[in-house]
Amino acid sequence: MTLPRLAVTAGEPAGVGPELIAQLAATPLAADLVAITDRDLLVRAAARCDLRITLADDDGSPREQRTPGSLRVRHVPLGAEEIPGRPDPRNADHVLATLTEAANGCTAGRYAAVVTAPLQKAAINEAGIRFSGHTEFFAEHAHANVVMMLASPELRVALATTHLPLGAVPAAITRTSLERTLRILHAELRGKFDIAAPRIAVLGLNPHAGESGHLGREELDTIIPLLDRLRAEGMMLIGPLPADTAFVPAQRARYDAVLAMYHDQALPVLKSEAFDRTVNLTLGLPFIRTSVDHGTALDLAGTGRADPSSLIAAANMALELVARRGTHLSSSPWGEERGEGPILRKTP
Ligand SMILES: NC(=O)c1ccc[n+]([C@@H]2O[C@H](COP(=O)([O-])OP(=O)(O)OC[C@H]3O[C@@H](n4cnc5c(N)ncnc54)[C@H](O)[C@@H]3O)[C@@H](O)[C@H]2O)c1
Ligand SMILES: N[C@H](C(=O)O)[C@H](O)COP(=O)(O)O
Repeated sequence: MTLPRLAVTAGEPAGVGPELIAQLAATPLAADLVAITDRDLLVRAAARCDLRITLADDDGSPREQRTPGSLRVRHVPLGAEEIPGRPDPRNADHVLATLTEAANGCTAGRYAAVVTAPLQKAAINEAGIRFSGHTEFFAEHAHANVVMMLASPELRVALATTHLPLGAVPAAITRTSLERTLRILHAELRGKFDIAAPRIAVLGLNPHAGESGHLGREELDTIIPLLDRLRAEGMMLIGPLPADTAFVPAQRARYDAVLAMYHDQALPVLKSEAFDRTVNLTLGLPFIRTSVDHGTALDLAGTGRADPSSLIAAANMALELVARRGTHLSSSPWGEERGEGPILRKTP
């Protein structure tokens, strides 16, 4: 059987991404890994991790086996040689070119999915290019409405707003934007995670979910009316829940995913309990994209000490989703560990 071709972008050249890709290549992952980055950058990164990897230019030919340590490369030259820990805006175009190649390649069917290593958003902005994240970049590239979701084996969290200054969050939460987000989340929990009737907990925006309007009105004016309308359609929506207690065990048992109103309302929960096992996914794209849950870790870049677990989890999640796409009956990646679905199997 031909191995699925996973595009893996290295992200910020001065961050830990290239080293993590070398470590990913060293694992026995059953995928044809195609690193989209600068070839020499990978060689230097592997040396920093004391790893031997074998690189071959990607010719797109099908592959049935991959020896651990071997990696195909789609060469995208750096603008300037990397100095670990010191991002250089001269590499902004390089980073964006890797993302564009990945998105185009997924759309054209050259890659089954893309897995992204972390990039430094500031370095791209410092090159004069407005950029807020992979999620927004891929959404714009695909002309799609998307939802950012981070998932560990124990918890799935989606975000109503992503990379926005906190002061801009309330205005960005409208009935229209929330409805769009909830519909994408609902559809993708069914399609990608095989949860037939997803139970979604929606967090309030304000402390204590607004305390009946005494601590903010967004719940009364926006969130509650929308949830009532979607419930009338049959969606199983819980909340708005106060964010401070939404993650206690008794609440967790009630839902399959949480929709948080903003980035730092829920991601600290996931990152503090499962930093090494959480995967970032973009829901709503016409292709599969997964990613690490951490950043460029500039303090570790060049040391070979960065933990590759999240990148390995992201690659495994991408492979499960690719398998799901070609499978009629399936279970959710990680859902089965929580006893939520049938074991992944192909229909006869
Ligand atoms: N997917 C992405 O592209 C992505 C995700 C998150 C953050 N970022 C970006 O990364 C940059 C740095 O962000 P930050 O400093 O807030 O967070 P960070 O995740 O880079 O670092 C936070 C802490 O976690 C540690 N850490 C991170 N990854 C680790 C790993 N694999 N193994 C061991 N320790 C690890 C770091 O050493 C640091 O102490 C920012 O530009 C941010 O926007 C990018
Ligand atoms: N919000 C993500 C996190 O905290 O892990 C991160 O910034 C990456 O986002 P993109 O995948 O959009 O780059």
